[in-house]
Amino acid sequence: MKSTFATLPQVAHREPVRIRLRQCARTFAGRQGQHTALHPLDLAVEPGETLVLLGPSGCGKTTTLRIISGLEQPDAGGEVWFGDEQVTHLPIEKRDVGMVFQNYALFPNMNVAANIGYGLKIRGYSAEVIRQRTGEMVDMVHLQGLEQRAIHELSGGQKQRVALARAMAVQPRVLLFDEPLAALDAKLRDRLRIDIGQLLRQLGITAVYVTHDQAEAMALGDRIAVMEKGRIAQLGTPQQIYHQPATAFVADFIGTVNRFAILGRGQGSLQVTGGGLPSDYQGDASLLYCRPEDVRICTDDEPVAVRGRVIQRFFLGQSQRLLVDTGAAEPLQVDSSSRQHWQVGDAISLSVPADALFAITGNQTQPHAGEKAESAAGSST
Ligand SMILES: Nc1ncnc2c1ncn2[C@@H]1O[C@H](COP(=O)(O)OP(=O)(O)OP(=O)(O)O)[C@@H](O)[C@H]1O
Repeated sequence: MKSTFATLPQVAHREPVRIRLRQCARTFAGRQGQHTALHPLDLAVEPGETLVLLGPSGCGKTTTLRIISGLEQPDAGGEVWFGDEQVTHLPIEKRDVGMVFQNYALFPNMNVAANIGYGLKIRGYSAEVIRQRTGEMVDMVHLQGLEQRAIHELSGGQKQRVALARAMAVQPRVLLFDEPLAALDAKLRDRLRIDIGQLLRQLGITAVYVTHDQAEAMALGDRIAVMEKGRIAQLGTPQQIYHQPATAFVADFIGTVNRFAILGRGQGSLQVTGGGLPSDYQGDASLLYCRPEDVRICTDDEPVAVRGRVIQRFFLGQSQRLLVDTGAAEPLQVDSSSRQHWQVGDAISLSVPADALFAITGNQTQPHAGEKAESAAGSST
């Protein structure tokens, strides 16, 4: 992969490294006894890959990241490898990692340029290399003209750009991000998310990115590890995680799902709670799921239409989410174009294409009709 740093041979270009965790667990002693933050975890991040750790608060994302960085040690027996070097007992300053945190962690007494050049300075690079490299990083994160500003004179988004530039300036072996956008408002978060995505692709550095924001995870991750209670519930590409969730937890955490209980098959359709579905679904699970955007609003005379009534409507800008009472225990969630006029109380007919249905059986997703089993959810290795 092309490195943007090729113009500065003085700062060594590195081949991206593979990160590997072997049986990394972390137990904390608390007032109520031992608390397992992380169950023994095996995980590989491929060279140049961005792996996102995604999950709710307390699921062990930050602990995993801190074990990779050296800020935290795994329990005895756990190993951390960067390429073929075991780094388990190396302190953070010897691991050659760049970190970007939610709270920026910038040096308040130094200006923008000095913050960005700090890592190069303590590594003994010449003033000329530092000046050139800092300029390159300033361009990269779009901070031109702000080089001499004090940190307290910057906005949150600008501070995070400085933190990014500082982390990348020394071209570390590994880049680690801990909720870097969590403190920013929605618009800035979107903008920086795009910029970080472009930078990561451009640099080709192996990166691990912690977030609880699924949109961020989908946009940035080559793969996503969804974590639940100190374990990886599923590891896969954003597409696999979204379309073939391995567990009900993953399906619920990543977006919204509709659930259908299967009552039986008959008369060309699958009888489910709240209506019928096409009978060409091949699986034999007792629960089926589909995403709101896959439910089709149709005409009354279509044979497998599920009929219902709109009970709530949320306008979302680019689309609208309708909650439809079909007589089942839970309303069906349906996405519709935001230009369609729906009112609470309107009658509506819906259908779900067979290939939009998926089943979840235990820890393994059954691929929906027509899909190959091998494309189903992966597990951590
Ligand atoms: N130093 C510590 N001492 C005791 N318990 C800890 C410590 N650090 C983390 N924990 C506990 O370990 C569990 C996992 O914490 P961790 O910070 O990894 O979660 P997280 O997924 O990053 O959550 P969040 O999104 O809230 O940061 C939590 O229950 C947390 O309370």
